[in-house]
Amino acid sequence: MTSPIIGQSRQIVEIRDLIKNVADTCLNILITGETGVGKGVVASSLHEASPRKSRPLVTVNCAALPETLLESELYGYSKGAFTGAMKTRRGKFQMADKGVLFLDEIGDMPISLQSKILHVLQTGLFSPLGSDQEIRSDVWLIAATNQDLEAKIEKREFRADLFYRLNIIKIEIPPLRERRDDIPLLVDHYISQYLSQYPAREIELPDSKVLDKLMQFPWPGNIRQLQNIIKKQLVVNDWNAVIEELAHDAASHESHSGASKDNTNVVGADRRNSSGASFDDKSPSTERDGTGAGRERRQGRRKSDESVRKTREGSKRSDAEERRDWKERRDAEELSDCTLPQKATKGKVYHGRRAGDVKPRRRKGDIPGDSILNEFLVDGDSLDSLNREFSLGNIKKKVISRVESEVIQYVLDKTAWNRSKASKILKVSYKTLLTKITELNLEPPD
Ligand SMILES: Nc1ncnc2c1ncn2[C@@H]1O[C@H](COP(=O)(O)OP(=O)(O)OP(=O)(O)O)[C@@H](O)[C@H]1O
Repeated sequence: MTSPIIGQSRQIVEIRDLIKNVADTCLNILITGETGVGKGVVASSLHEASPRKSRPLVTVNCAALPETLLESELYGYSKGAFTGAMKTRRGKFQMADKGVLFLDEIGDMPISLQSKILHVLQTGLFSPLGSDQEIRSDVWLIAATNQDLEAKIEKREFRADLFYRLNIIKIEIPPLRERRDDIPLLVDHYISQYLSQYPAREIELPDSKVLDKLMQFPWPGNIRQLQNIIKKQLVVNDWNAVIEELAHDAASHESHSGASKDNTNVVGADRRNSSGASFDDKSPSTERDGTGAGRERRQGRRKSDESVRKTREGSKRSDAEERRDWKERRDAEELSDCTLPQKATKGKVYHGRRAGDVKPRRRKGDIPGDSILNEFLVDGDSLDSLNREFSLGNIKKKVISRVESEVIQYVLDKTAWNRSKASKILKVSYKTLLTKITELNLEPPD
């Protein structure tokens, strides 16, 4: 059962109308918006409102899997396609046939897979890994991202042609702080929902002062964060404690992200709302007066904070959140690999070179035209010009692919594309050769 899209703001009303209007067209749709704004909910509503609702809605989180796994997830594979492929497996394109394929976090899709998606969109055909057979797939493609794809196109991290194919209809979901009218409805909705899940619980409803504060909060985690706050309230049943923790979270978010882009509604730099009231206005229950009474109140609160913290630790984070964090950590590690020489202090030795040694700067033109580095440089040859894919691991992969591609192409051409003969010459199994041909996009001459 699809979650309803709760909200009464102008933006949500327009989105609901747009969903009704486009659901029977099955035109490709791109949903954009910050994390937690409801891109998944909009995708489900599109499916539900479409003539395809009796067919599956298949979701793939493109940020969750490494490139090769993502590829086999999307297209499937035939038995023996690679080590461990014990049986043939259908991919998501096949599972979503006549239904909807929702590609979440499309901005994280590796560029090599983007061209394959484009091919399926253009021809409606794809081949599972390790198979010669082409399969027709009729999917309604809905993609979502919280990234600026146009900026990624400029950095050559996203294919412009795929962007224009996906972006036929764009649904932009604004962050919660830009549609504050929805907050009271969402609060009511989630209180009722959680109370019906935990009927033994009691929960104090927010009075107007609390609601006011909730409406002033910037909600960087959007509706997902709001849900968590209501869950917290269900446990501690103390709005003052919950609001105090929110203010604290806002301040730390602010100090991590620098000045917020949304000056009018920021809690932190100047925690003033548009009516001039402060988010952490010192209401009697939240003041930090330093007196014994204040301390007692805080200690009492600390207990409930602890129970909130325990609940939070105990509650399982969603797989997608875990995977996103893992990916961010991985990216950060890769980035720190490539910035290591910059960080080096004088006198420290890295890989036999003194960090203080200055190598003469070169312009991009100085790098040989066929250097693998050119594939990772956006403009010029400074470290700043390296795109996000730059890492030793990715370079290695690219070099291997290049060499494999050249050698296999050579042997195939020499054997007039007799794959069986070529596999013997290359001393790989027939199936491995077929997989390589697909992976490397090798094609026989016309
Ligand atoms: N308008 C809405 N009404 C009710 N619930 C909503 C609404 N928007 C989002 N939610 C709820 O908020 C949570 C987050 O929504 P969703 O996963 O769709 O966000 P998202 O934008 O896809 O997030 P991410 O980019 O992190 O994947 C879900 O539990 C969803 O049910």
